Amino acid sequence: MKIAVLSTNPDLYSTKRLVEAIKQRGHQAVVIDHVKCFVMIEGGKPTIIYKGKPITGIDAVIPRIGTSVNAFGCAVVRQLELMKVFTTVKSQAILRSRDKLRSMQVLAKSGVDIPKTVFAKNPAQVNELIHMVGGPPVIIKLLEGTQGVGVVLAETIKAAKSTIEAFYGLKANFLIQEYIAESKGADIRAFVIGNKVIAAMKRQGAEGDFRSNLHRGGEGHLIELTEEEEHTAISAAKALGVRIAGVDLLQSERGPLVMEVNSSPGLRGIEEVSGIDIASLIVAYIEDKIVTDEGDTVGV
Ligand SMILES: Nc1ncnc2c1ncn2[C@@H]1O[C@H](COP(=O)(O)OP(=O)(O)OP(=O)(O)O)[C@@H](O)[C@H]1O
Ligand SMILES: [Mg+2]
Ligand SMILES: [Mg+2]
Repeated sequence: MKIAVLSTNPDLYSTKRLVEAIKQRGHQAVVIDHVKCFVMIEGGKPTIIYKGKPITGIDAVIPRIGTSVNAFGCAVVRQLELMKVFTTVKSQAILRSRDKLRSMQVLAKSGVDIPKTVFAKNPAQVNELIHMVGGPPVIIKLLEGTQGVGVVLAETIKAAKSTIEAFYGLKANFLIQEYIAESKGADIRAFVIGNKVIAAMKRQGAEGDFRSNLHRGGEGHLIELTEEEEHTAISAAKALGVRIAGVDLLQSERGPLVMEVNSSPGLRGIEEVSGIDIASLIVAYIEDKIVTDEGDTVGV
């Protein structure tokens, strides 16, 4: 097979590992920079032009789309879908999971537990919003943040109000969320492929930070999930239609709560702590699924 990794940077750890694994398993690997693609929209003949030539002969694609080029990256993935190329994640699923509001709605509808969350457009009701999620303290989150940037812990009504007003002033979309204090600055990243959790790590935030993101100085170590945590992670990935996913969970008094489902989960942290060749498992998943691709069935 010829398998493409959609990535803006061939030197990133995850991109390199995927290319290695594709070759090791006897396939041909190409890295396509989606930002440099031209999407040709023409009746009956979907085409992508890359480096001056139409892309042809690709059997499968592994999208690694950064948040900054999300809309365009997804247009490229959608075009590949129209060209009948197998993709590890559909464009719809990338968009759905990356929008924190939409994904919370879909997860809640599917019966996956999430922290209590509100979304509002009207700054007049700030007090009411804060109390609706049981705060303060409350978490205020930009809808499309990543790597922990755009997530604020407001410990008092005053802090929450001024943060909310600042975000409204910037016309940024955000949600207000119940703060799960019991998680003590830690979260769980479960790496899901298909119907299985391949590995999971607990990430503890740097001293003095409530955010556990590795990019913010957090540290990860391998853990064994409880049955309930495993079930929650798999259900969350399934609910959003993300077949290869990094599901972030908080351990709360009422059980595991899903914070988000990442459709381009990084491989470095999880491969390092687990010692598992996850890149190869992703390629093996493609080999297995390319025959029976069932499409995106989530519907919202
Ligand atoms: N409701 C919450 N209660 C307690 N801690 C939280 C809550 N929401 C987020 N956090 C902490 O903040 C971190 C960042 O939040 P979140 O994962 O939603 O943001 P992100 O910017 O999308 O990060 P990522 O890079 O994982 O996509 C979480 O990993 C967690 O440690
Ligand atoms: Mg995120
Ligand atoms: Mg996260």
